[in-house]
Amino acid sequence: MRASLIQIAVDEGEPVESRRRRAAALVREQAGADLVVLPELWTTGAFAFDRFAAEAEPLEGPTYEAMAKAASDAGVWLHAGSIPERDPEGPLYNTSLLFTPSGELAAVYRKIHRFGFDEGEAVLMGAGRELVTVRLPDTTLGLATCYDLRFPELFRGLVDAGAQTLVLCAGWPERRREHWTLLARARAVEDQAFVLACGTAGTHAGVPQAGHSIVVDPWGEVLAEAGADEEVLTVDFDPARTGATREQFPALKDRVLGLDPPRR
Ligand SMILES: O=C(O)CCC(=O)C(=O)O
Repeated sequence: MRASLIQIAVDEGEPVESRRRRAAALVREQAGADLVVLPELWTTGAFAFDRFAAEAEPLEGPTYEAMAKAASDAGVWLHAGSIPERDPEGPLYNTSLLFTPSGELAAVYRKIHRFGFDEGEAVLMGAGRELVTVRLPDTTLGLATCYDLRFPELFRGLVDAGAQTLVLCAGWPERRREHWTLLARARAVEDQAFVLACGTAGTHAGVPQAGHSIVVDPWGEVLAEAGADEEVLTVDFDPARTGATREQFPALKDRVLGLDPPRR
């Protein structure tokens, strides 16, 4: 499989509509890839809290339209990153969209772990509750977003639901770049799965972004890693390696669940 991670720069100076056009053009340039991935909240920026409400879109809003078309023009599976979604009957959500190569919506994932410790996203957006996996011709994807990366139980839930390739969209800050790389590799090793993690470049809301989108194999080896600036990271990988790794080193079979709590 060929995957292209579009590590787009999110800078305040660029209007959302211009970035949306650029993202669509970058997706079209990836014709020939099997899967293309965009980052988290790339229209507004993950830390532009004051813009979430103003830039929020209904699920089938302008980003949906542009990305559905770009996916079908390029003929690729497209994880279109996430948008600030305005649910007519509820709060805002940090919602990822995944399209088929003919531009149909294949999956919607609402971020489960909201970042901010009672501020920012944690209070401005609602929390998703549902694990999402998507069957592609050669692998099953498990979807996650940014801060989710710190919660291994979510990824175990995805593995239990059949995920073989874990796809994470993010707007991870430069200040915690070491955590990003370490946790992406940890999730790959413990879940014996490919991890495709796509972040943003640039600086918005005064928060320099880490970039360094990364693809890790089920043995924890880094197959490809981007730099800090806008870049398309393209990698070829054999999705069958997930099954082979799980068979040759069957640690997932040794899980012990439902342990007794300490007596005192
Ligand atoms: O966990 C972190 O360090 C970053 C998380 C984050 O920036 C987010 O979820 O938007």
